[in-house]
Amino acid sequence: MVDQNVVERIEQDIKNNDVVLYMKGTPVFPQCGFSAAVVQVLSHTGVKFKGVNILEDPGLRQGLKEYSNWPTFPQLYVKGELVGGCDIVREMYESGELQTLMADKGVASAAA
Ligand SMILES: N[C@@H](CCC(=O)N[C@@H](CS)C(=O)NCC(=O)O)C(=O)O
Ligand code: FES
Repeated sequence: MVDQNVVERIEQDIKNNDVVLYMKGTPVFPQCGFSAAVVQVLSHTGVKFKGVNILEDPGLRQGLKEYSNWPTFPQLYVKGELVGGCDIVREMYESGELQTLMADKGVASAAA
């Protein structure tokens, strides 16, 4: 069973922020290479994003896996929807799909 308080917290976060990255560590100090890679991709796209450090909250770490049905971190959410983890985000950036997705969803980006 997913903890309802955790679900509420996730839904608030992904509703109030266009781009949310659930990650290990912070955007300034990532604590895993997979999370660092997605931070880097996002900074290349120029979109503003909220980083949430799941290492600080074991309940959130577990709850997110159940909520998203995705077993690992990082997890990137855009406009309330899970896009994927490191592999997917990197591939989508390289093919240009990530930039298209952000543009289609109306997420402002400084760099094209
Ligand atoms: N292939 C994955 C790599 C991410 C990954 O394997 N993450 C692991 C190690 S950081 C993880 O989150 N394990 C579950 C956990 O630590 O709770 C991706 O594309 O995102
Ligand atoms: S923390 Fe070890 S691979 Fe991410």
